[in-house]
Amino acid sequence: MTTSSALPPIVIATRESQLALWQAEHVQALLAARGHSVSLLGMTTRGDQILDRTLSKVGGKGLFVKELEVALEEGRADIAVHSLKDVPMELPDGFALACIMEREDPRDAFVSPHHASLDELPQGAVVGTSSLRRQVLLQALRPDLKIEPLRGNVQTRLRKLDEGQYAAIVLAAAGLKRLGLHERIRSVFEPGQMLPAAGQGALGIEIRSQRQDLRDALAPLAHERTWLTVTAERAVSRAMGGSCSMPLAAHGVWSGDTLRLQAAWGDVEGRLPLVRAEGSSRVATLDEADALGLAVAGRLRAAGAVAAC
Ligand SMILES: NCc1[nH]cc(CCC(=O)O)c1CC(=O)O
Repeated sequence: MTTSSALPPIVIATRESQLALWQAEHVQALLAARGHSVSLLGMTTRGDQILDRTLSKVGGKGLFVKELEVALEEGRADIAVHSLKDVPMELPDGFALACIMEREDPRDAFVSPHHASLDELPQGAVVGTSSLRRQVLLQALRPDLKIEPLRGNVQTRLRKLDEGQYAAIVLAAAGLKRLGLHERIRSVFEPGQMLPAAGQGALGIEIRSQRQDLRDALAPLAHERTWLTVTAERAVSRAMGGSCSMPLAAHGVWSGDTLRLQAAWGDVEGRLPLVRAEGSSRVATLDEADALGLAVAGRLRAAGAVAAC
């Protein structure tokens, strides 16, 4: 038997937006602190290239992860760090989420140069977001607002705001905080007002399923509560066909050992009223989390929501 204290090096495939790089470097530092040598392989995805159309029109969430999966498949990289919100509900055969890390702030943030909160926006003000979820939840709060598309990475979106194209924009608080841009947040939306997307604020690490060595290396980075929470949230999305685009929110909050899961659904054309549902149960295993998510999705459908795809 050969003995070696050197752990095998790990290559992280990452998009090259500042947020993606921050996330990859965060994982790199945590693994390095455990004795791994870790390098980054930067790459551009179609989701980064196509900025003139909303994601829902060009193929949805998978656009941010496909190229990274090809790098894993070809052995050019070992792991890919994703914002879980961008990861499709079903991964292609041979890939797995090996680790879910502790969640940052899951809430949405209101960002505006001249207004402190949504309530202070003048009648008919233009708000930028390309998220169907944010669009329908914003219109439910303020039917007078004009919602205009806004794509691009976090810095691009802030620049477009600063250029005066919008009175305000809505972004994930997590991305702004990670980039040290929390001072741009004028107010945060409480989940009761604007329910977050499934997985928002959490990071997931993807591997080729057969890489047990990497599962072992990543295990210490996992955060069990986050994993349970986002499993329940993602089960709602999976059951509703949430890998294709529709306005869908799913958000879990703990009290003691009980997970309260709330969800909201809107139809793509915005014609039907928003459907809301929720459920609570004691959750200790991923299967129980998944079952809670499926139950809440069932209630959404019973209340009129329609699963797509
Ligand atoms: N769709 C892009 C995306 N994917 C993840 C985040 C933010 C960070 C996170 O949710 O972990 C963002 C930007 C945003 O929604 O403002």
